[in-house]
Amino acid sequence: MSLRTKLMLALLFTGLASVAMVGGLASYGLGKKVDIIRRQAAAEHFYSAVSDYLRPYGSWQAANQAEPFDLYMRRVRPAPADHLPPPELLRDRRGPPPPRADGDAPFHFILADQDFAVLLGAGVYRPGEPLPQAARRDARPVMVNGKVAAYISPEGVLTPSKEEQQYLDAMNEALWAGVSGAALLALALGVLLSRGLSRQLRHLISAVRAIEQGSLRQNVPVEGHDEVALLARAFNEMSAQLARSHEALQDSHRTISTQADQLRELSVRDALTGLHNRRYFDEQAASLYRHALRYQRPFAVVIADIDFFKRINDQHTHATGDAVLRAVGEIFRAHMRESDLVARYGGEEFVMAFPETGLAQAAALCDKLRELIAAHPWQELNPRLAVTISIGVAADLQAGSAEAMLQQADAMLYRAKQDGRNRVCSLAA
Ligand SMILES: Nc1nc2c(ncn2[C@@H]2O[C@H](COP(=O)(O)OP(=O)(O)OP(=O)(O)O)[C@@H](O)[C@H]2O)c(=O)[nH]1
Repeated sequence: MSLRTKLMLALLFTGLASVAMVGGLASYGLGKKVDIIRRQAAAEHFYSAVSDYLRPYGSWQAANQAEPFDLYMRRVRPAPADHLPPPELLRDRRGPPPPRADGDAPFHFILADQDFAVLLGAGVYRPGEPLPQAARRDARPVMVNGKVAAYISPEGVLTPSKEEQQYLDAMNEALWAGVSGAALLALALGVLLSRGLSRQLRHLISAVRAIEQGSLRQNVPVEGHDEVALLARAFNEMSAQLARSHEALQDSHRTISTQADQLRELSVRDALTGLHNRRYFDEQAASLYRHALRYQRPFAVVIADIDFFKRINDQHTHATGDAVLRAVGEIFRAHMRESDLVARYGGEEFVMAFPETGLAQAAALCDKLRELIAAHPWQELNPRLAVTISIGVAADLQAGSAEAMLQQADAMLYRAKQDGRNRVCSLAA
């Protein structure tokens, strides 16, 4: 059962119960009040009638002999039929009193003489029998010439008159109309309140789902100042805080990621020439070798070494040596394919790996590089500077590994140095 239905039912039941209680109490109290007023009026009526009846004679016996009480009443004090006890009760001509029936007994009075002997038993007591102590307590004395001539004791309940009953019925109808109206009002209020409440809760639920799916910045409408509004406001603040924290986290994650990339790049780069370093070359060359071996594709590795580099350093300063290293690296980089690999291997040594390149093709490319370096305008760096390189090339996949191929290329480099430098030597497969 939804919260809305529960709230509506609670309001409906509370409204109905309270209105029914108020209606019931009002109806009961009204009936009771009417009964008391009528009882007092009837008692007053009967008291004055008995007083008037006894006054000329002084006693019940004398008065009754002159004119029976019921005839007297009908003659001098006509009363609405339902206010007077039936004549047979007044006369007491019936036999023993009927058993007391609970419920709708008529309202009437018992009349007793000055000694509490019953004169009119009203169908409850027989004439002459002593009035019980309980009835004596409520008995009202009828005074004639300063003496108690009789006692009147109320008995039974008053049945409302037709008009009074209609009045009571109208009051009850009005009360029940009030109950029905209050029930409808409770229902309408329940619908209104629960609609507002469930609308706000629905907003919160869909915002929580959106956050769950990654949209952290949510803003639900805040209506009023109740607890749900407080909850909505706190939710909005929490959502904004969450979004801010997430953005800050993403920023720092981006910074860390960029710095990690930079560190990774730095760790595989040579600081002087900007080319990749030996560690990177070894990893990549091994991978290129495995690929070439598996698919039986041509693959060549190269070692290049600047000739008499020690002399360059010595004769033209270490800084000139550094500039030469940078320039040679730049020439290599500029004349490589994207797929080729070039790295500074250490000192004045450079290594290269050429995928999809056979020995002759690699040797030709190396010779071109050698020529480019020899022809480079080194005089711009230093008027007497001249730079050449020696290169060893290997392209035998049977060597067993990229490292082994590099050793073969190193052997070829050694031969190039031995043969007079500024040349390319290659190992035929
Ligand atoms: N300027 C400079 N010199 C370096 C660097 N790394 C190594 N060297 C120098 O390079 C020189 C290499 O000399 P050698 O190994 O004797 O070889 P070479 O003088 O080139 O002679 P060959 O290789 O036989 O032609 C050494 O003097 C090193 O100090 C560097 O980063 N910058």
